[in-house]
Amino acid sequence: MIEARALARTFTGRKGREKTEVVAVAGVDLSVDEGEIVGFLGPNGAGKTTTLRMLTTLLRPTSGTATVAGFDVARDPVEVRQRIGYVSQSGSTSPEARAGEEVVDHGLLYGISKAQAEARGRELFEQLDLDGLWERQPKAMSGGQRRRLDIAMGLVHDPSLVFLDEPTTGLDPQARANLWEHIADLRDKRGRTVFLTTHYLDEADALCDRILVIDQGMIVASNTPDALKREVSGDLIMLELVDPSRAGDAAERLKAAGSTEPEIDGASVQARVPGAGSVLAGLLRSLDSVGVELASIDVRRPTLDDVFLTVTGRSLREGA
Ligand SMILES: Nc1ncnc2c1ncn2[C@@H]1O[C@H](COP(=O)(O)OP(=O)(O)OP(=O)(O)O)[C@@H](O)[C@H]1O
Repeated sequence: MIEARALARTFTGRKGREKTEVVAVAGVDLSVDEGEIVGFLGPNGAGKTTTLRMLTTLLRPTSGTATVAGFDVARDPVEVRQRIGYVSQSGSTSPEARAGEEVVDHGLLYGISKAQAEARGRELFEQLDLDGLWERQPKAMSGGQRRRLDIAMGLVHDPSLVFLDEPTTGLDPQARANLWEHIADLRDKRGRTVFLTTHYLDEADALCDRILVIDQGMIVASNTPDALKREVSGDLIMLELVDPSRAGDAAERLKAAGSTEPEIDGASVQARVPGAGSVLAGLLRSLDSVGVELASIDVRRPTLDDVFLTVTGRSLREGA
């Protein structure tokens, strides 16, 4: 559904007399299959929006190619636009217009008839829990309702692929979870493909079939959330010792069990192992055999934030 090869964009500006160049996207390769929900993650300024704007034909690539819904973004932008929906970060509703009117107007913009737009719009209102809000002004809607209205506008011409730029930013947890269900329905009930950017790791984890991580304009990781967590980080084993002077011995035992270099902080010793399940019993026996007593042991499965930290060197939360 999406194929990008070495897609790049440089912005040229001026600083006084000097010409400056910002490489926003340095060369992105990505592919998205039909019926997938793919999450596009990255720290601030990593190049997410610029990539999205190139894929939706709003911005011309400096170099590289991208095919979206079967058409080249640079050669056939009109064909691409007919087949995609784009829901931007800021939303596109005007606060004064009536919600239904907005959706119909949007359909007209895409060249479908008024009758078609109205029929599709009413169907989408029902599917997106916007029943009874056709005549309502967006300014009198809740944040979650407004985001769902934005999505209705992005879907009115029945695109097979939808781009959502940070769809749940600013919503409360309940409205976010509700929107996740609607986004999952696009795939499950309608077979649509969804490409979304997000700053929320829990969102990517809960919703996405696959995650792409972009950093400094390059894709640095791409896989299912579970595989990323397995591949990149490993499980964290946290030992709390009764006697802090035995921390060195505990670290040795951890390393012998195949861990990364252990971190020692007083009586706490922690390190990562590829799969805690298969080493834990042996580790406990080996600690016991050298007389290292434990006050507690804790094992934490890797989170997407650990993945992010490993591949970008930063926590996504720091930048969000
Ligand atoms: N029109 C422009 N002119 C000059 N530089 C730009 C322009 N648009 C983006 N950039 C720069 O390109 C880089 C990538 O920006 P982009 O908006 O794609 O990042 P992002 O990953 O979407 O960030 P955020 O998470 O903050 O939205 C940044 O350094 C940004 O300052």
